Amino acid sequence: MLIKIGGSSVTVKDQKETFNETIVKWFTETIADVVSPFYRIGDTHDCALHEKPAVILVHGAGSFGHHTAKEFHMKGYPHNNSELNSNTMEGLAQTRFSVQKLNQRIVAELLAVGVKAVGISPCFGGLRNLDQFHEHQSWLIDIIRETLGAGLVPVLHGDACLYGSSAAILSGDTLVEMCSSLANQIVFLTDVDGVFQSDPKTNPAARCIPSIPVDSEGNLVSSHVIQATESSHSHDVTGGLKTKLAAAIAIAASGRPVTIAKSGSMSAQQVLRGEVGEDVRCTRIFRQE
Ligand SMILES: Nc1ncnc2c1ncn2[C@@H]1O[C@H](COP(=O)(O)OP(=O)(O)OP(=O)(O)O)[C@@H](O)[C@H]1O
Ligand SMILES: C=C(C)CCOP(=O)(O)O
Repeated sequence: MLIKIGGSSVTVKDQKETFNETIVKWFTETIADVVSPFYRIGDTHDCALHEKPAVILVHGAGSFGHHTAKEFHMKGYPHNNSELNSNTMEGLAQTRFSVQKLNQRIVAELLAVGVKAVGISPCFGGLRNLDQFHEHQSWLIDIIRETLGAGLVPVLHGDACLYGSSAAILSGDTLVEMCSSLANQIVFLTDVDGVFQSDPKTNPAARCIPSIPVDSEGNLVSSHVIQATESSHSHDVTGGLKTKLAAAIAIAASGRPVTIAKSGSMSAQQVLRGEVGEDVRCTRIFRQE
């Protein structure tokens, strides 16, 4: 199972470098509960792997990363910083430093609840330059596969990356798309219940859409009209729900179902436990055969 928890959940997005203790506690305890014992401290290696899943974790940056990226005018992939100047590489370094603080903190909380988590920064790790995206994608996938094989839970994050001779921000949402071939279930956790007809924060009348069928080309099969806008958070540089939905549709079109649910909710817990009741409030995006 590949799970991305958004920066809107694990941080207070409008307060620079502010951690959301409550949601991180909920998340780490839920992961400890759902993950295979193979990945838990003190459990033996002969536990049946198939009873509970292996998990790959990705987190967004929220107020660790986006604020700094914005200060340095860094753009989200696939746009790069065309106006490369002496500040751009400082922006890359400072943004990376900020998001790694969050990664360290999440890894620490996972270890504290007994999950053998290891932080992996995708850029300069497996992925060195965004313009060689496809070449490095398989390298990144190999690193994740080896980590899982060793009984460790990889914890990746959206990152600041070289992009040709310049730099750009790789969203955790795009990263999920890059790694999705490793998983048969993909879950995005964010700060709203799922995909709504339009942004529920600006349109309280908007309804949550329970299922979004797509075809193998990524076209919506139903007649839903979805206004997925850029993030409602003013500091976001990677496109908010628009980026997430594009990634989710591309993954679903390849035959892997995607669920979007709200961090901290009972529904999200049910999704992560693999429960599929009528009462589960979320959006499921899947390929209609
Ligand atoms: N049609 C829509 N349905 C649901 N949310 C929407 C929609 N349009 C815009 N949004 C906004 O998208 C936000 C979620 O996107 P955002 O990028 O902030 O999520 P995240 O992945 O949790 O955070 P991050 O990008 O920092 O990792 C919601 O808070 C909501 O306000
Ligand atoms: C701003 C940085 C470093 C990463 C952005 O990732 P996202 O929050 O998943 O979009």
